Amino acid sequence: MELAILGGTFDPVHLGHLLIAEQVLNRFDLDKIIFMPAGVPPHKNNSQILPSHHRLEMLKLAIRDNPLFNYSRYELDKEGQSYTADTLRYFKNKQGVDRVYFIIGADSLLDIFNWKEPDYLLANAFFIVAQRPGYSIDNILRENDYSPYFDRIFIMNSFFIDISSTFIRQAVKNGDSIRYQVTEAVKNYIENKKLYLED
Ligand SMILES: Nc1ncnc2c1ncn2[C@@H]1O[C@H](COP(=O)(O)OP(=O)(O)OP(=O)(O)O)[C@@H](O)[C@H]1O
Ligand SMILES: O=C(O)c1ccc[n+]([C@@H]2O[C@H](COP(=O)([O-])O)[C@@H](O)[C@H]2O)c1
Repeated sequence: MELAILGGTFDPVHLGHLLIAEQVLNRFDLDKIIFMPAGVPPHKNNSQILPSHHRLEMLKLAIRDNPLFNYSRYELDKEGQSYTADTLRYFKNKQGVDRVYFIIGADSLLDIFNWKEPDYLLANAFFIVAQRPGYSIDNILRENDYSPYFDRIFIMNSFFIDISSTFIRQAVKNGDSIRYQVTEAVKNYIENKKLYLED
C-alpha cells in the first residue's frame, strides 16, 4: 500500500497547498492525497498558531469538492509535537503502509536535516519536493549531502506559486483582499469567525 501525505500547519490552508497536491496527482502514479494538519508544529511558534479546530475546519472546506483529497486527524489527536518521524513510524509499523510519500515545499527540504530523526526519515520515506519562490532546489541539494537518499527524493517539475499562510494572515490584518489565495469557503470562514485580525 502507498500513501501520499501533505503535512502542514495550514494556518490557513491556501491555493498553494491545493495546487501542489494537484500537481502531484498529475505527475505521480498516486491515487489520492492525505492532508495532515499538524497538531503541534515542531518548528513554529505555537502561541501564535490558530487552535487546531479552526485550521481543520478550513482544511475540510478547502478540500470538500475533491474526492481525491482527504485528510487525517492523526497528528491532531496525538499527544505532543507533530514529528514527521513519528507519523512515518505509525503508518509503516501500525498501518502496514509500504511506501509513504511526504509532499513538501523547497523550504521544508532546506530544513529537513533539522527535523527529528532526519536519517530515519530520509532512509524510510519518499519525498516529493515542490518548487517554492525564493528557494533554489539545486542550491539546497548542493548545500547538504542528500546523495545517499537521491533515489527517495523526487523533485517535482512544478510551477512556482507565490502564496504563503504568513502573507495571507498579514493581508487579513491589513484589511487587504485574500480572494484567489484561498478558496471562497475558506475566505468566508475567516471573515465570519473574524480570524487573523490581531497578533
Ligand atoms: N506556495 C507554496 N509552494 C510550494 N510549497 C508550499 C507552498 N506553500 C506551502 N508549501 C509547503 O506546504 C507545506 C505546509 O506548509 P505550511 O502549512 O507551513 O504553509 P506556509 O504557507 O509555508 O505557512 P507559513 O507562511 O505560516 O510558514 C510545507 O512543506 C511548505 O513548504
Ligand atoms: O519532524 C520534524 O521535526 C518536523 C519539523 C518541522 C516540520 N515538520 C513537518 O513538516 C510539515 C510542514 O511544516 P510547516 O511547519 O511548514 O507547516 C508539517 O507536516 C510538519 O509537521 C516536521
